[in-house]
Amino acid sequence: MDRTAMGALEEAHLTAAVAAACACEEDDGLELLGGEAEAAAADDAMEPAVRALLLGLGEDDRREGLRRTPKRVAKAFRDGTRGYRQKVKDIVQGALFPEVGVDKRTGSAGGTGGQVVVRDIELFSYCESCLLPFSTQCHVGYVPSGGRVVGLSKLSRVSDVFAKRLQNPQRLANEVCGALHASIQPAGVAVALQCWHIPLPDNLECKTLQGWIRASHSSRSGVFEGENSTFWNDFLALLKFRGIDMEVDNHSASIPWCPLRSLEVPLSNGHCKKGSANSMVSAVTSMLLSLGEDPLRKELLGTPQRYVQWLLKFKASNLNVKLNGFALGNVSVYERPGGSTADLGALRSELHLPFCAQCEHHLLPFYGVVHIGYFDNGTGEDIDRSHFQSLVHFYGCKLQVQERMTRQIAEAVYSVSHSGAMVVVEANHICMISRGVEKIRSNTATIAVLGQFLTDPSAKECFLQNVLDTAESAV
Ligand SMILES: Nc1nc2c(ncn2[C@@H]2O[C@H](COP(=O)(O)OP(=O)(O)OP(=O)(O)O)[C@@H](O)[C@H]2O)c(=O)[nH]1
Ligand SMILES: [Zn+2]
Repeated sequence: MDRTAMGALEEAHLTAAVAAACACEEDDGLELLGGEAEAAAADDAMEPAVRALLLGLGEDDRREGLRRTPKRVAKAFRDGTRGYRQKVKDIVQGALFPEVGVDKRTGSAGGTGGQVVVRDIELFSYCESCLLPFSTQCHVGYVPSGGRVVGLSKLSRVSDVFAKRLQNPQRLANEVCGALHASIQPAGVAVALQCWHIPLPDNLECKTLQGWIRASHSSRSGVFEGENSTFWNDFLALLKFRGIDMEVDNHSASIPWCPLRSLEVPLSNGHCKKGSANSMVSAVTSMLLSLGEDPLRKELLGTPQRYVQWLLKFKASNLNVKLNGFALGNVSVYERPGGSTADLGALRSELHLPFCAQCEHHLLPFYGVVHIGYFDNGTGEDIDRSHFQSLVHFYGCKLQVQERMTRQIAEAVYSVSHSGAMVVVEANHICMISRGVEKIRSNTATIAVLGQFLTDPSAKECFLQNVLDTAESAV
């Protein structure tokens, strides 16, 4: 294994992880959980901990959207760490096929210079520093030897065994490389990863994966090692055919990969209801134990605090009631104030307002942009963008569902505009991208239309065209 690529990882940890996953005889101290039965039992143990997190956020865990959240979150973490329960040996054995190399003497399938590279394997892992998902484009190369090639899909399946754990990019690269070398026994293995960590809510100007915090990491063994390995140069060249340049964003091990590590602030109970910050941290520690992880493992020190710090960005606030003037004054948002006949005024738009909310079903972020259309009631008054951004932040930055958030923003705007309000929200749901259906390119749009936008199709058309006209420049 190319030691330069080892990063901060302790070799012992790597050897044990690879040995355990390759079912080698050595101590499988990292054999974290048995089969699915044990994992389901771990779910049950995890649910009270998730409930404690909801209470710490000032939420009512019995309300409709949250009743089954503890079960869903436990299941999401279990699925996201299923790699602890998988064995590389089960995947690879039976998938090694005899194939003579072009050069019969060496017996390696590709002969001298022959290598096999599977590029653009999409993986998702939980960041071990903050328990948020990160996305990886994984590229695996190997030089067959002993007259055998492995089934191509197994390179992806073995990569997933190590991706579906609490991970960091460098260790993921090392463990995939080590396990493939141990299980296929090729002339050498090369693993290149491009990883994207979700950005923090306050810098969510990005709407695409590319806007996330990005890092490239690699690991290599056998004929790929060494400064002048022609196999490594060929590997990089084959990646370039797909526009993959491993020189970009080469992440130095000295900078913490996880953005939450660099923004750590001591948790005070003042952040939320008395004393619950500490109980939330204990709850996350118990979740790590339920997953069979060791909270005292050096890479996990501080992880519960960072995850709670992230969750507290989305805590409930009873400002809801206070700020919803129309709710307090019993003036329905849908009625114009006492017979006012103010004319419609000009149609105005405030577009591409970034937001990051937290899906109340999975405690996973959904983030994107909000587009707001309204009429200025003839006042000619231009409401400052920052007010709309605050409105979006107020309704976005909590446990939400996208439809509710869209409606709440539209009603809040309509309670000011009275003539008409229209809101479109476009969002990436991490719960659909990194788990469950795992549809990395999916994006959800929701729309709420009130007043004049309902009755006057041209008003709606004009607003939607404004969004379209500005989409390019907003990326
Ligand atoms: N309508 C709506 N659904 C959401 C939102 N965020 C998450 N969801 C969905 O909430 C649903 C929860 O479904 P469940 O079957 O209870 O949970 P699950 O088994 O984790 O669902 P999968 O994601 O399909 O695996 C999923 O279909 C999610 O896609 C949202 O903002 N709006
Ligand atoms: Zn992280």
